[in-house]
Amino acid sequence: MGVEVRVEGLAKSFGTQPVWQGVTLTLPAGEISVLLGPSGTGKSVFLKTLVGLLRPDRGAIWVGERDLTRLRERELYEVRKLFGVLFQDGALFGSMNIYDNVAFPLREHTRKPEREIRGIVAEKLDMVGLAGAEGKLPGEISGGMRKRAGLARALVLEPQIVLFDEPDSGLDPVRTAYLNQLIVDLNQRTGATFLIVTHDINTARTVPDNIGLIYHGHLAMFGPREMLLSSTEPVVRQFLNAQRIGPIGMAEEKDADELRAEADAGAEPPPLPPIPLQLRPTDGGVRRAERPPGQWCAANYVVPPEGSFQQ
Ligand SMILES: Nc1ncnc2c1ncn2[C@@H]1O[C@H](COP(=O)(O)OP(=O)(O)OP(=O)(O)O)[C@@H](O)[C@H]1O
Repeated sequence: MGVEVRVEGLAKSFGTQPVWQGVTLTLPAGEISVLLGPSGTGKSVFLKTLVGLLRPDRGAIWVGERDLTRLRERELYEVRKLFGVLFQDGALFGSMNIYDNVAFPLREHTRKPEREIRGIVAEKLDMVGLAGAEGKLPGEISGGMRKRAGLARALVLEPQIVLFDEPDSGLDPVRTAYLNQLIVDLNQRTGATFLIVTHDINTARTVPDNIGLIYHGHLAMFGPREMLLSSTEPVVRQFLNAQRIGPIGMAEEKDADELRAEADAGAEPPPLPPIPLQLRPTDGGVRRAERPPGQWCAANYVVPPEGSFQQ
């Protein structure tokens, strides 16, 4: 089963350059959360901080009873084993075949005999649909296959938390749809806590249980999918609906002149699109954290956009 990750008042800067501050959120155990934000707002830095590759300036990251920010390097090494990370390009070793890439964490971090390793690698490659590709080098397979190989490697130590850094970058829409289905199926099968950084709005709208948005050095909003997809908060609304009208400009924030010109022209954001149903596991079963469609809206007296939650 996955574990809850509780982030409190996290801040990170490089030199005098702040990336974000005051980031507080909870990744519920076993649920899928998505983190969005304009380029350069520090989403990758957030993932690296969560897994202990970067030290925050302030704040706490609670994984169970332990605050990762206070651990010594040796303890951190242990806690890191709870995490599986899928880096943007799969981060495979180019000179190793897929089998050796996936086996690598097992050989590094465990004393399992090769016979057992073989069984685990075969199982994980099968889970991501790559059975038969063991002997191929990363350079000999497509980008989508490299992502899936990276995913098999991220899962090999049975992590309780899996972080995905733009798993869909560079994939065509059909491959992205397959990968999203694979992510939902793997979450169902493993029960691990997932956090996905993505720029793909369709992924953000259909895959997660929770959505967060980083903007302008802070977490603009984090909460249940329905809360963000029905939000009229200008930044959230603009970003989640990929619109030009709103406070976000080409270089992050629009300046006062741009906003005034927009207001003078009477530019209004279009109505919110319907909230789609969540992506279900392949077997059509109910997701681990699934709530009845519209439940959050009803409980919070929010009228969802017309046409929401239809097949
Ligand atoms: N090791 C580092 N040293 C100094 N600055 C860094 C370092 N890592 C990241 N940054 C800076 O931190 C900021 C956030 O970078 P990050 O890659 O996390 O953004 P992002 O939101 O993931 O962007 P994108 O969506 O384009 O991938 C950028 O300005 C980047 O240059």
